[in-house]
Parts: sequence; C-alpha cells; structure tokens
Amino acid sequence: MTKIDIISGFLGAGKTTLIKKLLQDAFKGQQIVLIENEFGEIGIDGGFLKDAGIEIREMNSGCICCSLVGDFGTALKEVVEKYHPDRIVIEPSGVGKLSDVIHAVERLHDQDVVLNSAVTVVDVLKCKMYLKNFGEFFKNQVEAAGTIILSRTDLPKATDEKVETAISMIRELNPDATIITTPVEQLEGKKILDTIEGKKIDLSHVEEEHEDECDHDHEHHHDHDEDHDHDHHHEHDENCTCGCHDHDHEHHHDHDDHDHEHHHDHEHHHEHDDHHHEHHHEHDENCTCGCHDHDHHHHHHHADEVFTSWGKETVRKFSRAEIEEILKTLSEDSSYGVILRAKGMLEDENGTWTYFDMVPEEYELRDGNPEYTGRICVIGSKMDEAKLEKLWFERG
Ligand SMILES: Nc1nc2c(ncn2[C@@H]2O[C@H](COP(=O)(O)OP(=O)(O)OP(=O)(O)O)[C@@H](O)[C@H]2O)c(=O)[nH]1
Repeated sequence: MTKIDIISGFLGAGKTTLIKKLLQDAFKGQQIVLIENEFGEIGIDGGFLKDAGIEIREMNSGCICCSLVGDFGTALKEVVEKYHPDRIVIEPSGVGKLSDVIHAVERLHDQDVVLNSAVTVVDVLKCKMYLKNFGEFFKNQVEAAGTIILSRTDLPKATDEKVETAISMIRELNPDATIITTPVEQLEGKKILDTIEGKKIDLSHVEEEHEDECDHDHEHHHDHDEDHDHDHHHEHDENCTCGCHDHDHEHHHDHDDHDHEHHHDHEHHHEHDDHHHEHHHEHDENCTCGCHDHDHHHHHHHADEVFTSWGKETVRKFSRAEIEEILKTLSEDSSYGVILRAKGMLEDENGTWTYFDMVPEEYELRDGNPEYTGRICVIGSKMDEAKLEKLWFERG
C-alpha cells in the first residue's frame, strides 16, 4: 500500500523546507517518490532532492490543477505502477487548489494507495495579506487541509498576538484542522508525521467550483496572440453531459481541461490589464454540463490568469551584493508588479554559487553547490516582464 502525502501551501510558504525535513528524518529508509509541480517553467527545487537519491517527477509545464484530470492523474498512476513506493509526496504549486489535488488522488481508488495526509503550510506573517489579495487560491488550501503547519513562527516578528490572529482566521475557514504552531525546526520529523498522518480529510466546508468534476469534452479554439488575446469557443454537442444547469451565463474562469464538445452560448470577457480573453460557449438544449446556473457571472480564476512567472537560465555572473540589491528592489518597488516569489541560483565571478529566496518583505541568500546552469524564477501578479529583464540583465 502506497501512502500519499500532499504538502501544499502558498508561494514560498515553506513546503520544500518541510518536505526536506521529513525526508531527512521521518521518511528515512522508505522508498519515496516526490511529485513536484512548480509554478513557472524553470524548476528550481528539484536539485537537492535528486542529490538525496529521491525519485522526482517534476511537472513544470503549467499549473497542476489545469492538468489534474489528465496528466496529473496519469502521472500518479504511472508512479504507483512503476515504483510501488512506500510513499508518494505531492508538492502542488503554491497557487494550486488543494481540493483539486485531493480529488485527483481519490480518483485512484483502483490502485493500492491511501491518502495519508493533506497538509497546508501557512506563512503566519503573510496569511492575512494572502487571504485578502489572493483569497481564491489561498482559502481553498486552508479549507481542504487536515493539518495546517504555521511557518515562520520562529521569527521575532511572529508575536503571540500575530499567531493567535492567524489561528482565528484559519479556524473560520477550517474548524477541524490540527494547527501546528511550534516552529518546525524545533520538532522532530517523527512528531510532525504523527501529527499529520491519518487525519480525516473533510472537504465538506470547501467552497467547490465543480469544474474539475465536469466530464467535459470541449472543443476549444484558442487564439493566443502576443497581446494575450484569448478567444475560446466551447462547443457542446447534443449528448453533452457537462453538468451545467443553464447555459446562458457569462463565465469568468478559463478551465479548459474538459473533454467534451460544448455549445455554450455565452461570452467571456476578461480584461486583465493587457490581457483580454474572449470566450464563446454555446450549450445546446440537452446539455447537462454541471454548471449550476448559466445566467450568472463566475469570478473564478485560473491560476494562470492571475499569476505569471518569469524565468531565465543564464551564464551571466552575479555578485551576491548585486543579487541582494535586485531582491531589495523587487520587494520595495511596486512598479515591477506584485512580486510574490523569487528564487534561483547564480554563479559569481569567483565560481561560487549564491542561492536566493524571496517572499514579500523577506529575502535570503546563501551559498550552495554549483548547478548545471544559473537560474532565476520570479512569480507574481501583473508583473512587468520587460522591466524585470532590465533589472536583472541591463543594470547600469
Ligand atoms: N524563518 C523561517 N523561514 C522559513 C520557514 N519556512 C520556510 N522558510 C524560508 O522561506 C523561503 C521559502 O521556503 P520554501 O520551503 O522554498 O517554500 P516553498 O513553499 O517550497 O516555496 P515555493 O514552492 O517556491 O512556492 C526559504 O528562504 C526558506 O528558508 C520558517 O518556518 N521559518
């Protein structure tokens, strides 16, 4: 029997840090496969785990929830069949919906697997801000978790009052989860594992969107031009079973994983600054596509609509001072967009390597082993990529 552990959490919350700890300690001696889905096409986290002899399956081609029905389910199945590991640890992208991942695991009922834990790492210092600004993604991760692990409770800024505020916020969204408040670095991996495993995972208080439950067979016509003009046409056929209850609404989400033919006759108009999405759905009379009401406006967004990533592989040399200055600029200057995460590793003139990590209001630089090439990944919302490129590569 393969145990499946899902470690979710918003961008930079501390998922990899936690997984590293569990691998070094509580999971020692077990055969583990890690499935990682980084948001951003340049995978950064995989390296150290590969060094530790862990089998890694990276899925960096997009957000996990876009490919849950297809690729992710297939990847999981393949991993089970090929390795029959003791455990599969899944690290969804920081903007993935935990309930979607849980559903995908539950669909593996014909395999010899059990969902052992669903954990969400929550940054105690930033959870309020994330809930306010990115609630659609953040909330789901909190609601669906069996255990919440608060990160950064070790920092002086994390006063008891701050921690208590975070707890009440979490409790409102998820009354039953166990909440770990002791800094993870003080706990033994075994203690963490005993706390998270076997907790009943209850999705009854999760606000579901139902898209992932649609058994769609859409025909899409996407015209992605350089200005991000998306023009989606869904066509439903007569036997459509897509689940929508009424087909006259405007959607505000872009889930395109459906595999049926739809004829929705509503239009989507997304105007995200320079992004303009236009969708035409046409449903026929018999369509049962699963949507609840087709006269309404959805405001669900796909992660790819709200968040973007900018990544570069480079041989250019960066001094530590230079990287620090760039990260400082990114955390202070809002003209680059809302920068939520930056990470990577770069070589300097002396052949030493700097690994860097940035989340809002915090950054960290440290020495690391040489990588096969220098890499930078920046994730955020409404980012000005041309400006980012200039900041990294064309500075005075
Ligand atoms: N002080 C402190 N720093 C932490 C803690 N957890 C994570 N960090 C730091 O936060 C940064 C991001 O940690 P990761 O573990 O890479 O976070 P992640 O959730 O895997 O990030 P992404 O997958 O890139 O979204 C790193 O610099 C960590 O050292 C914590 O509990 N306390």
